[in-house]
Amino acid sequence: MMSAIIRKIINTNKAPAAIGPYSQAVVVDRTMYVSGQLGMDPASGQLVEGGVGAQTRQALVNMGEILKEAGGGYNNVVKTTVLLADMNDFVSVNDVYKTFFSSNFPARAAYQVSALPRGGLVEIEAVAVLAPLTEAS
Ligand SMILES: CC(=[NH2+])C(=O)[O-]
Repeated sequence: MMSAIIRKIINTNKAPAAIGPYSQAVVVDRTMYVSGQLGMDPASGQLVEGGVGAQTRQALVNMGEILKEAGGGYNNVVKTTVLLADMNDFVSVNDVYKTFFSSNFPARAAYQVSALPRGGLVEIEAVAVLAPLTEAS
């Protein structure tokens, strides 16, 4: 009989509620899968004003709140996926992204997609490891 692995559903009102049948994040053992975050204000559920830069910031702030709810932070993130409505926003998104991830950058993939929910300009998902991470020498 295999031993069970703990799965924990993460939910915080400091990040936007799910707008579909998904969880804000799921933790399996010490690996955390954070759902794609849009630049939505948690209180209103509406996209923030200010374009792709403001939406990127809000998406990453939302991600931070979800990480915090699970006892983690941006430094626990090991992989992100960036979904863009327009690849011409790549530089603008990077300019904001690097204010949240400034070193030991997570692995990342970036895609242009035909559309994002609620007409969003950017959506960012993440995988994190909820353990102290030390850098290989
Ligand atoms: C918005 C989002 N993360 C989803 O899965 O629909």
